[in-house]
Amino acid sequence: MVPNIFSAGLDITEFYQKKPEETDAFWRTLQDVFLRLYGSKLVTIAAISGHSPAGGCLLAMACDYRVMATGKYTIGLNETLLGIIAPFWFIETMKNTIGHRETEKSLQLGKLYSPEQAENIGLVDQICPPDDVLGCARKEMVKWLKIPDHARILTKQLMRNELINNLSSKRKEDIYNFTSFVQKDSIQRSLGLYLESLKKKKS
Ligand SMILES: CCCCC/C=C\C/C=C\CCC/C=C/C(=O)SCCNC(=O)CCNC(=O)[C@H](O)C(C)(C)COP(=O)(O)OP(=O)(O)OC[C@H]1O[C@@H](n2cnc3c(N)ncnc32)[C@H](O)[C@@H]1OP(=O)(O)O
Repeated sequence: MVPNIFSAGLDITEFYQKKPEETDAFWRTLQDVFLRLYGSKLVTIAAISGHSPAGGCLLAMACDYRVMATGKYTIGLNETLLGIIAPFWFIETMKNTIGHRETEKSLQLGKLYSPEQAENIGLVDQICPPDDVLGCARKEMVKWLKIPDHARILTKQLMRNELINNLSSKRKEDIYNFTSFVQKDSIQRSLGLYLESLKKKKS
């Protein structure tokens, strides 16, 4: 685990000033990761040890349960703040997690929530002191593993198959949409400015 950061989201440099075939491949890989994690038969618990913006939030939401460290960390789908948009399967995953209305506000505002706020709206299930996040996740895992596996798996599939099938049937179209969107000059400019601002914040 990297202290303070669960995931900084997608590596923007993978779709900034890249060739279309490179962004296609990047997006295909992300679809694969999501479909495997969201569709996993295993019990998956995210131990969110720190910041978890955008793609990081998506990965956490793809799990069955989320434990987040307390502290000055944030989680959420902040895409609009970068001048980009969350694709339909990010949106659906968030709707399935926190409901339609909260998702609508959250996405348009590019909202990043504190751990307490995230727990209040159900974006995370539990908050724990940073040095106990893994411990809390392990304790929760024990509960989930006591459920008969076949019944839990079938239930999970019933809940998740609609989104999995929807994305699986639209993968090519989704890749096309991503690449044509991020390759626009205006979007590349926004991404460049955002990367600059991250570096400036650091110095
Ligand atoms: C109408 C048709 C529609 C079609 C729709 C189709 C597609 C939609 C289009 C696009 C969808 C894209 C979805 C994108 C999802 C994403 O995940 S984008 C990434 C979002 N992530 C962020 O905004 C987080 C940015 N990072 C931070 O805020 C901070 O780094 C931090 C995570 C809070 C940690 O802070 P700190 O510890 O201070 O770390 P540093 O700021 O020092 O960062 C270290 C270096 O890393 C660089 N960096 C950080 N995050 C990223 C990143 N995500 N990508 C690339 N680079 C990143 C940062 O610049 C530092 O670099 P140097 O060390 O200075 O080189």
